[in-house]
Amino acid sequence: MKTVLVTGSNGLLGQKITEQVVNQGGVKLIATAKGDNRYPVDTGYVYATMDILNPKEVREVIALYKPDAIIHTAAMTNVDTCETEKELAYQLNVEAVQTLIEVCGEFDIQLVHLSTDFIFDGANGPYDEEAEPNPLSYYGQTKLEAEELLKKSNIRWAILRTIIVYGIVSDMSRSNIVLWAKGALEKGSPLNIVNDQWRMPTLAEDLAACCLLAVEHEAQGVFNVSGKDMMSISELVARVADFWGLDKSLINEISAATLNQAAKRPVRTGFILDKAMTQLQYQPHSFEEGLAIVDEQLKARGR
Ligand SMILES: NC(=O)C1=CN([C@@H]2O[C@H](COP(=O)(O)OP(=O)(O)OC[C@H]3O[C@@H](n4cnc5c(N)ncnc54)[C@H](O)[C@@H]3O)[C@@H](O)[C@H]2O)C=CC1
Repeated sequence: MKTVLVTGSNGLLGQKITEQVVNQGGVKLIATAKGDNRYPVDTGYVYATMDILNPKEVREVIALYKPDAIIHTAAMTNVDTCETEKELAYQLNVEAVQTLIEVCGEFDIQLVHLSTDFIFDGANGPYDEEAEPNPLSYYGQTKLEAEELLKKSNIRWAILRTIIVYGIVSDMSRSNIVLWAKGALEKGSPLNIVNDQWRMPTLAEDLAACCLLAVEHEAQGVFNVSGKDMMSISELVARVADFWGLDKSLINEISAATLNQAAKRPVRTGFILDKAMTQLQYQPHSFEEGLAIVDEQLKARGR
């Protein structure tokens, strides 16, 4: 059985990977995060503290467990914060990847790295894996720079690019557009939502499963791993409203140009998924199937 170490295990993707291993087994998991473990179950895997900005700690933890693969989910993921805190964004999204590359090289570990549709300018999505990147934001720039570090390294690497990830984590501490929109519409709050940006939202469970498939198949190269339905952000919120029978008249469609966001966003991203589907047996759910999975989990938590 392979040993897999996950970074950022308190995040949305990190928790979903932990959940899948706890429920289904298949690998020996070392979950790592900065500070205390926030996953509520403490059996079925090992937890270790690992701050990805501390190269000494990173090396010590990896040397102790000598995993076959590392799934690197930790990052600065808030696109606007990356724009205003560039130094920290660079340390987390670029320098920490260099540290991992060095340690993976030393112990011959496969590195599965998470990247983003924001490496593209959104002029002509959906994109395949060979499309030319042109990031509009500092977040996109840092994630692209990390991809370039992997590509020029001598280690075994896979880059999984993804788009708007949604799902629920155990302590509900991390929100996302689906939960946020559902919560606001349930309270009867009017929402201003952009209607001129298009995405393919990704169920966190699908992405977590694909990360584990990338380890199982010893994937090498770049893979697009998103949901399969393209929609505008306003359509996404309208579909959330339809699914839970909420009042769509609260949705006020606006243009992105009217928002005062620190980071510029691409207009139309989206991915062509054939490579991950054929080479990794990636099988994404439809958006409504994904919402049904979220709904089941909310009900199981009495919400
Ligand atoms: N969530 C999304 O919509 C998208 C995510 N991605 C990428 O997918 C990956 C996973 O994203 P999510 O799980 O959704 O993000 P998340 O923000 O839920 O999780 C990231 C985790 O990294 C942790 N972290 C931050 N600094 C750390 C440090 N110094 N040491 C250890 N951990 C640290 C955070 O505490 C957080 O738990 C990221 O690489 C992100 O860039 C790409 C496109 C869209």
